[in-house]
Amino acid sequence: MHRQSIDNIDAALIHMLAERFRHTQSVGELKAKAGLPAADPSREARQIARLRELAANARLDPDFAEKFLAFIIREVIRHHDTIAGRVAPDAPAEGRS
Ligand SMILES: C=C(O[C@@H]1C=C(C(=O)O)C=C[C@H]1O)C(=O)O
Repeated sequence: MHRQSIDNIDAALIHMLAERFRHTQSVGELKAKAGLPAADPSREARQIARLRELAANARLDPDFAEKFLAFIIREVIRHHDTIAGRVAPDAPAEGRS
């Protein structure tokens, strides 16, 4: 019973992430065309503050919520750099082992 729900939730997470990445890809294309940088630190700061508060209200560890968002955003920025031709597709990021 619990495992069925966990599997359903995991599937929902995958679909939500896929949808999120579809939108961030579009943002990446707009940024590349406009010559804007991949990262937007002020937007990220607002997102972190918002998600930390949502997490606290939902009784989820806000530090975990922040780390989870940072993990996703790091991947989005890698995609944006790829779209802008700043890094080769699938090139290992510098400093990563
Ligand atoms: C998607 C964007 O680009 C980057 C990725 C973000 C994200 O994944 O939410 C947020 C800010 C940016 O650093 C954006 O600027 O909206």
